[in-house]
Amino acid sequence: MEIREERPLFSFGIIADVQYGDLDDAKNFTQTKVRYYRNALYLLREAVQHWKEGNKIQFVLQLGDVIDGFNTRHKNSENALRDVLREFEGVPFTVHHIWGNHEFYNFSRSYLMKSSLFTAQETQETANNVQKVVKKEADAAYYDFSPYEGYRFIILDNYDISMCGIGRDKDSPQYKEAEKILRERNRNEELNSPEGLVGLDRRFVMFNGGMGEEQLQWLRETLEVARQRGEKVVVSGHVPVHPDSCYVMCLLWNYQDVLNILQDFSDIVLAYFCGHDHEGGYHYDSGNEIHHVTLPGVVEVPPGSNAFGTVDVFTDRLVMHGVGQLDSRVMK
Ligand SMILES: Nc1ncnc2c1ncn2[C@@H]1O[C@H](COP(=O)(O)OP(=O)(O)O)[C@@H](O)[C@H]1O
Repeated sequence: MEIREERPLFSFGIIADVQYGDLDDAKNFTQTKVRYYRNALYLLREAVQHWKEGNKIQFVLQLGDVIDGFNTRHKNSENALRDVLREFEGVPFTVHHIWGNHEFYNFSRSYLMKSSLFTAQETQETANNVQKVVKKEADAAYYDFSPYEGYRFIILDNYDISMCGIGRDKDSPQYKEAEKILRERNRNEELNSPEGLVGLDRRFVMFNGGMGEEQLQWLRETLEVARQRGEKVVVSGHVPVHPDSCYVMCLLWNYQDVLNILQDFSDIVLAYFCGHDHEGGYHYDSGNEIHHVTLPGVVEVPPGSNAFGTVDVFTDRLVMHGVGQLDSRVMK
């Protein structure tokens, strides 16, 4: 009997919270972990090298916070961004950049829209078809693409409603809405502090964000179309949307809205990939058969290890090959 090794339909890379900066190592806010800002660039380089040399991947999901907010202290944001983007120059795969809170500490939305971190309008070429990625809203970065017939990837803009850094203009309706949500829930002068907040309400801090009505509606419509086409769907964003896949302080403000939508489409949604919580996490929503994967943050990985992965897509499962602190996993 001939034994044939089954090959994946296609593969993609995943990495989160590189948070590079030409900065000395320092502890996080709670003084519990060291952040290796410079080493993060070498870990990104190692990941890119791995993807270049390994089994062919079609694209990478860079899950956000690619440079650290502290770059602004030295007016070094543009240099730091140039350094990380250089690592991706000439790679034989597409890179999808997702925006996290640290993007907005460094840059305004209008800056990001014109930068190479805005990947919402690129054309994806596959062996079978060419699919144009279409941006949906003038100043938002959510979009979808199909890298392989029968599969759709949805990229969310988790800081659509946000007070983070200089992302949104203070006069914008989204900033005002974010301020209203936060001030109603969080009575602290310092809106990044969860003091006095209990349980799931600890997510109402400024370094998280929310998704507006328009984006939620778009998500529903995109999933509806995918269902009609008989596609399977993988969703990604910077911020976790399931309370059991992360530390509650890292949850999307309106995570329940997003979860409800994903669960309404549990017949086609396979998984949600994100970063933001540097500890990483995983939860299998068994009732809905949706895998929630939170990647560990590269910036907190000590030299000698790493935290990235490659996901092989088979017709009946996703096989995640983790490197370093990212666990490997077969997700049916
Ligand atoms: N418990 C807290 N109280 C007050 N500010 C906090 C607290 N935790 C984090 N912050 C602030 O929130 C911002 C984001 O926190 P940080 O841990 O750096 O986020 P990230 O994990 O995305 O890098 C920082 O400015 C940090 O100083």
